[in-house]
Amino acid sequence: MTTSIVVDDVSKTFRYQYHRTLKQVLRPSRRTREAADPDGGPPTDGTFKALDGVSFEVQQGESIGLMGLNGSGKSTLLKLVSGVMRPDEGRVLTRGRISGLIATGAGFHNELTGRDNIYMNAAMLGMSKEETDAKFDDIAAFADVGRFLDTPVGNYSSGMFARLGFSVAVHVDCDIFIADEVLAVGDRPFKRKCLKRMKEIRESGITMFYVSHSAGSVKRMCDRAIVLEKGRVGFDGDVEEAIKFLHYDGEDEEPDAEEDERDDALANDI
Ligand SMILES: Nc1ncnc2c1ncn2[C@@H]1O[C@H](COP(=O)(O)OP(=O)(O)OP(=O)(O)O)[C@@H](O)[C@H]1O
Repeated sequence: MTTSIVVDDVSKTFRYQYHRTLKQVLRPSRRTREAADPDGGPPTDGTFKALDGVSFEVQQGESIGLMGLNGSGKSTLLKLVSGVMRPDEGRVLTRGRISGLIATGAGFHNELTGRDNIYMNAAMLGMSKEETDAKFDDIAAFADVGRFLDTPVGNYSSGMFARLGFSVAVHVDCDIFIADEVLAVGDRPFKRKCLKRMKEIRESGITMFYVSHSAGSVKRMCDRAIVLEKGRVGFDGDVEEAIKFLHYDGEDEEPDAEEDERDDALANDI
C-alpha cells in the first residue's frame, strides 16, 4: 500500500484579532483585558491552538470523512494538507497532485469572465493550457452557468461561483481530492451532481479527504472518519463509530436531523 498523506504531530496556533481603540491599547480597562479571552477565563497571551498535536496517516485510495463541531479545526487541517497553510509544529507530507475545493471561488478574479477564470483556476491547480483546452467543454457543462460563462464572475451569484470552482476542481487529474462542505453550496441538482462526481473520484482510487457535518453523506462517501475535538484527534476509525462518538459528545450540537435526512436522500439517489 502507498501512503498518500502523513500528518505528524501537527499544531497550528492563531492569534485572536481584536480591534481596540488607541485608548484601550494604552490604558486597558479590566473589561478590555478580560475580553482577551472569549471564554471569559483569565486573560491569555492572545493566541490559541486551532490544531494541537494531530497525527494520522492516509493510504492511497482511502476516503476519509473529517468531522467535528464548529471551530474544531477541520478547515485548518484541510488547508495544511492542501499546502495553503504551513503548520507551526510537526509536518505534513502528501504524495502526488492535489485538487479540490477548499474556499469556494478562492483565487477567482472578479473582473475576469467565467471562461478566463476557468483557465486561471485550472493553471493554479497544475493543469497546462492544453489540458484545460481538452477538458474545457466538460468543465463548462458541469458548471452550467449558461450565458454567464462570458461575463465577469464579479456578477455571479454565490452558487454560480461555487459551481465554477467545483467544476474546475473535479476535472483536474489528481491523486488527492479535498472537499470542504460540498453539500453546503449549490442548489439540489448541483449537489446531486457533485456527490455523483465525488463518488466516481472515490471509485477511481483517488484519495479523498471530505469535510462534512452530514453523517449520511460521510457514511456513503467514506470508509474511515476522523473526528476533531478542539483541535485534537478525538476519534479515528470506523465511520459508524465516529458518528456515534460525535452524537455522544456533542449533545447540544446533534446534526440537524431533517437536513441529515435530506442529505441521506440525496446520497441514496446517486
Ligand atoms: N486565519 C485565522 N486566524 C485566526 N483564527 C482562525 C483562522 N482560521 C481559523 N481560525 C480559528 O481556528 C479555529 C478552527 O477553525 P476551523 O475553520 O478550522 O474550524 P472548522 O472545524 O472548520 O469549523 P466549521 O465547522 O465551523 O467550519 C476557529 O476558532 C477559528 O476561529
